Amino acid sequence: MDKSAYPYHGGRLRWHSSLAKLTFWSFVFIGVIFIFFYRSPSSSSSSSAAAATSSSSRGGPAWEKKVRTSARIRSRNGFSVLVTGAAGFVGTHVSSALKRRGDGVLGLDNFNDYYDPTLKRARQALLERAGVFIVEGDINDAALLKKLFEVVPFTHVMHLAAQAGVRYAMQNPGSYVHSNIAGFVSLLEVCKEATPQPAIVWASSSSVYGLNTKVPFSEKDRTDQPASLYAATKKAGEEIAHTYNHIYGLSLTGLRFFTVYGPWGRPDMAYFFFTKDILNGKSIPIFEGENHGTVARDFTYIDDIVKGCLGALDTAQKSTGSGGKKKGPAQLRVFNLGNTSPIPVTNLVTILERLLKVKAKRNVMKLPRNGDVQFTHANISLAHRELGYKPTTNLQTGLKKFVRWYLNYYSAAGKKADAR
Ligand SMILES: O=C(O)[C@H]1O[C@H](OP(=O)(O)OP(=O)(O)OC[C@H]2O[C@@H](n3ccc(=O)[nH]c3=O)[C@H](O)[C@@H]2O)[C@H](O)[C@@H](O)[C@H]1O
Repeated sequence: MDKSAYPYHGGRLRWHSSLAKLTFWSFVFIGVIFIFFYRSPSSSSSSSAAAATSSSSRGGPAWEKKVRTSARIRSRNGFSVLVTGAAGFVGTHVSSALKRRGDGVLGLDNFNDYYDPTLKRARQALLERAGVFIVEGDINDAALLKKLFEVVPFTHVMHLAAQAGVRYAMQNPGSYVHSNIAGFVSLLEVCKEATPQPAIVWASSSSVYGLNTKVPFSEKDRTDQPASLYAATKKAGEEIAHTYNHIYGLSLTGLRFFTVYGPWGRPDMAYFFFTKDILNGKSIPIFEGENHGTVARDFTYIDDIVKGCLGALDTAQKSTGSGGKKKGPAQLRVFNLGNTSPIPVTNLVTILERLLKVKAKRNVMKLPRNGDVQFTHANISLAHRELGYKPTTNLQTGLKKFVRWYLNYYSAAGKKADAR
């Protein structure tokens, strides 16, 4: 091949190629520095740098228009709701239910990789089609939260962003403190300053009952014996809620969810990865208590939980403060949202076997001492009285809907279930 046919060769080529190399390596260097600062969560200077970078890239008239449009109320007496954790399991269902009835909804989610983020992206796509925009960001990013409240005077916040999972708390304790404590405080700080202050409904957990043995669990029972760090951070959330209610007049409602399951669920939860493993012929670890004691959960179907969340939003009174000042006492509530019908985990497996038409390889083992409790059972009379909460889906029916979704979702696009 005749090299002279190429316009750049000889001395010019060498000069150009060194300049190109220099430019290339400069970009690589800047890129590495950027990634280092952007990814590092531990240094406060780097996180504020990241916050500044991420917030500024989220500004601008087009972005603000998307935020406003998504949060626009389309029904009489509707709400404008900021839903944190909107790409999560409960967040997706609550967001679409609110949107369907004409409330304005803006989502916020950090799309972390605790479990397969492609599932979160699929939920995001679902919400986008319904007209819900999800801002990608962390609840610890105060600058971003402030910006959102500047653009939209939210009437309500549905706070569902959290580090979930009972057992994972032993592997990554910091992530629970970061999301469930620091993140919650960061959100409340911004809410308390907002004018008007929004009413806040947020996800607590059945796990706060911890080692409580009095059943069914009532909101009046003791919750000072958490069995996992996850439970301890949710319990801390309830105390933090009390403080912000007391000092700043924020209206706060905590919902103690009992093992929520259903379509678009969380792959780290037992019913979800049992399904995957049964289909793959893998053995599943089934926990049992001392002396072959039954391990059971008050499994609660997602549609029932959504109704409870909407009931909590609808009955939430206004916060009484504004601009960081309390003007009078405000509402402070906690409710159990369960099914009030505990089912042994072995029965859950039997139902799955029937629905999947595959026999599970059961590996029965002792309940590990890593945060699990043996039994949960919700007393829901308070939620029934105050929120009109009345669960209607039993485990058999709910799992049928889940399995239908699961088979459809993972076979449709040839997706692989990345369960944990
Ligand atoms: O109500 C809550 O507040 C929590 O509910 C959920 O926790 P759990 O009730 O523990 O659900 P999940 O892990 O699905 O285990 C279900 C059952 O299977 C048993 N289990 C579990 C794993 C296993 O390998 N084997 C097994 O038998 C296990 O012993 C248990 O009996 C949420 O994850 C949590 O984020 C929080 O929201």
